Amino acid sequence: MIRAHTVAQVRAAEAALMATLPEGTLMQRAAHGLAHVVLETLGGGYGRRVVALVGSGDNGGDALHAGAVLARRGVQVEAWLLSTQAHAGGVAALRAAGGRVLPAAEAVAAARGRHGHGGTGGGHWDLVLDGIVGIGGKPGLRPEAVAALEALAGVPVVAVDVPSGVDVDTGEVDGPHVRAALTVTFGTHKPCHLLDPAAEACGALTLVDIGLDLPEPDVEALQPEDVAALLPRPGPQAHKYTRGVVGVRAGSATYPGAGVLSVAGAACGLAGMVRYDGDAAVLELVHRGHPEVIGPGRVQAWVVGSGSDTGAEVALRASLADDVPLVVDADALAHADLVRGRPAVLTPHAGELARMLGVPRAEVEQRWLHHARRAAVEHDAVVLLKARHTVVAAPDGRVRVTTTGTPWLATAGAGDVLGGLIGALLAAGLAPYDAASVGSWLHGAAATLASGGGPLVAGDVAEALGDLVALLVAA
Ligand SMILES: NC(=O)C1=CN([C@@H]2O[C@H](COP(=O)(O)OP(=O)(O)OC[C@H]3O[C@@H](n4cnc5c(N)ncnc54)[C@H](OP(=O)(O)O)[C@@H]3O)[C@@H](O)[C@H]2O)[C@@H](O)CC1
Ligand SMILES: [K+]
Repeated sequence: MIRAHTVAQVRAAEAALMATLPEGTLMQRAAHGLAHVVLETLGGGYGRRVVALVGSGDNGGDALHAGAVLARRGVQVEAWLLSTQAHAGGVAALRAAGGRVLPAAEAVAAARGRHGHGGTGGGHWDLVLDGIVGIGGKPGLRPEAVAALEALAGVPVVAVDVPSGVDVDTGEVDGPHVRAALTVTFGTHKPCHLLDPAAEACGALTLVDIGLDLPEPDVEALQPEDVAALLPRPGPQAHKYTRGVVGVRAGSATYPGAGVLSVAGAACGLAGMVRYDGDAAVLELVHRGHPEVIGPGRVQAWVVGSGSDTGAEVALRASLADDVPLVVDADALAHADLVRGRPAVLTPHAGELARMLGVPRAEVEQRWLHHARRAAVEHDAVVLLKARHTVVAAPDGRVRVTTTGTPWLATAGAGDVLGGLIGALLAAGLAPYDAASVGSWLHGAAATLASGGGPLVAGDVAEALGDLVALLVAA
């Protein structure tokens, strides 16, 4: 599991640990971890050139101390101080190790696009260390940081702890911020490493352990081993009914494909049987790909709403009458009020969630975490907000972010497959929060498997699920 903690949680854990250690120990741990990741990234020390952008706090101190380690390994390190208050111990350590503080005139010249000391501006350096601000920073960047980053455009950036300028606790971005190729974080992940748009600015992620003792995380992201542990597996005595029956009320004469694709997701094999209750012509289409699907009857979970057109409310009310967990998707989301307090997973995209909450879509896309949590509380149900990094929020405040997937997954019908898949997991006995987050993880990973780096259609995702589950079970 990737666990992400808020700034307040990190501060508390840091204070407790620092009280037991000599001063500066944690910064030394962070700086050494950072320096080793940078050396790996550079493929060595001698002959490499690194510039550290250094702000006024300990984040700059980390960058300076890491710079000192790098300088001792033969890297030519220069520090570009963005504040007169730069970490004094870090500056002294860098100088003592043979690193150099860029004179103000050179920094200004570089920022103006003229080239300092025979170099070629940004081209002079192999890598930028972003030590502008860390978890103590306010969102956005000051003009001198913006100018420095512009001068260094094109040089890959390694963010120290977080990409400077993002909101650490929410992943929101308001104003200029660093876009890193790699982020090296300390002690634990922070929500901004998982939540877009900040997560996109992090690049690859590496965690350096500094020994913090941490509470329950604020946000988490399932990893393959977590998904494998949560996967429903048939016991030796299993039969189709004990494995769970999932019912699908999706698709209509107007949108038959939604029914076919919802069934394709439900028929992933993780539940024992799939029932279809809907348009006869859609069932005929379903049977072409899934002859094992049968008609209505007792189920352990319903999937409702995708392509249901005007029949969504009737389908939802009929499903609620059975008193089993539900997946509420697409057209049925307009009637999500009916579901309040029932075991359910609501699966809106940003536009649908915006309508549910009565806010503009752009606001949802700026504040994914806030709106997913708010919807989960207001509807007293698990909300799965579909996005590049899907957010699954439970009414009690728990949040999981999905980091699997590929941009090729942005394709028609992919959401129908996801709804069916989550329905199968509910029918197999997973709680709504687990069913939603495991389903979303599998959906993204199956898409990556099916894509092989190229385009795909929704049916490919459903087809890849079997191979993916086999890989997870075997691992
Ligand atoms: N916690 C841990 O376990 C460990 C933490 N460690 C490290 O410490 C980091 C946190 O350090 P920190 O607390 O000194 O805060 P940090 O983010 O460097 O600077 C904040 C200062 O910057 C300023 N400022 C604010 N906003 C700004 C902006 N937008 N743009 C520009 N400047 C801005 C403002 O000061 P001002 O200039 O206004 O006086 C503010 O006081 C953490 O991320 C990690 O790297 C590790 O060493 C070891 C273990
Ligand atoms: K930073």
